[in-house]
Amino acid sequence: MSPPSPDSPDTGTAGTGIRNTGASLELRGIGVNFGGLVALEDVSLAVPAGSVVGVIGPNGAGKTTLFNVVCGFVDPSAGTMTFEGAPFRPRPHQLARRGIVRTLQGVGLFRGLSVLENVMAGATHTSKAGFVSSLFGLPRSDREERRLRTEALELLGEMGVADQAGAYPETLPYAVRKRVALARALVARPRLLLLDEPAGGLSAEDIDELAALVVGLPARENACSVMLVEHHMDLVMKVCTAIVVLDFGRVIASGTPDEIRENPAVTEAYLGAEVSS
Ligand SMILES: Nc1ncnc2c1ncn2[C@@H]1O[C@H](COP(=O)(O)OP(=O)(O)OP(=O)(O)O)[C@@H](O)[C@H]1O
Repeated sequence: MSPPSPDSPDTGTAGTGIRNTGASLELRGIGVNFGGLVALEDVSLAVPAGSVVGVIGPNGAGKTTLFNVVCGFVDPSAGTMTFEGAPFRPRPHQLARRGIVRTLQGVGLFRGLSVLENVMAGATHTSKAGFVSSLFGLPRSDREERRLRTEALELLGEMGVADQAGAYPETLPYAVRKRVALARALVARPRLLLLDEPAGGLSAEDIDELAALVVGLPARENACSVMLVEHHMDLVMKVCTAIVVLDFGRVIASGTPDEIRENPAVTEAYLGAEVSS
């Protein structure tokens, strides 16, 4: 399979059973400087429709900075981005409306709202009346709220945590809260989902279960492509159709999980990081 550069946007989904739906994101020549520090330099990558693309690299490689560029938290000093073929200048508060949703490191659920209410709160831009309106007692359509409630419950079922709908997040194990956070992201029906270290704090068994959920995302009825920034190689190797490796802010390798596993430059980057840490 071709590496996920913008010049080779086909992830080879033919014959894999993965729908070629969801959205495509392309980054070309992205650069970010923090004062004199070059955090990203000439980074190009693509997240083709129907793919799960992992961004990995040793500590300080630039993964979070890249994630923040795509979310609009960091303005690049160089380069261009397109989303679904059109120029893309991300603004954090407009991402969901554009069809992009991100999850946070940790879980970021609202205390004091039930699991179901937390998931419903993720759908403000798809809900005509707005769940937020209802929280503040503003007029809303009962039908709209019923639709949203049904959809949120279905998603909690898909994530295997529907039995916790009435519980409060702070009373639940971390792994369950992570699944609720994923349901909340999906209720917004993203076409591109940005996952920021979703495996952080999970056990090996939890990571296996998370992998099964992530791998299925491009094949759902509301399919989405996924860009995944992650340290846990287990998860990355299991779920990604393509992987991009950063080191010192540059792309040092890209390809399939097998190609990345066997790439000496990648091993060297990680070994170097271990030796120097
Ligand atoms: N706001 C900032 N101001 C100054 N330097 C920054 C800022 N954010 C990141 N950096 C620097 O940019 C480089 C890339 O950092 P980044 O957090 O993107 O790496 P990372 O790959 O996500 O690392 P980790 O795996 O440790 O989270 C590092 O040298 C970091 O110290």
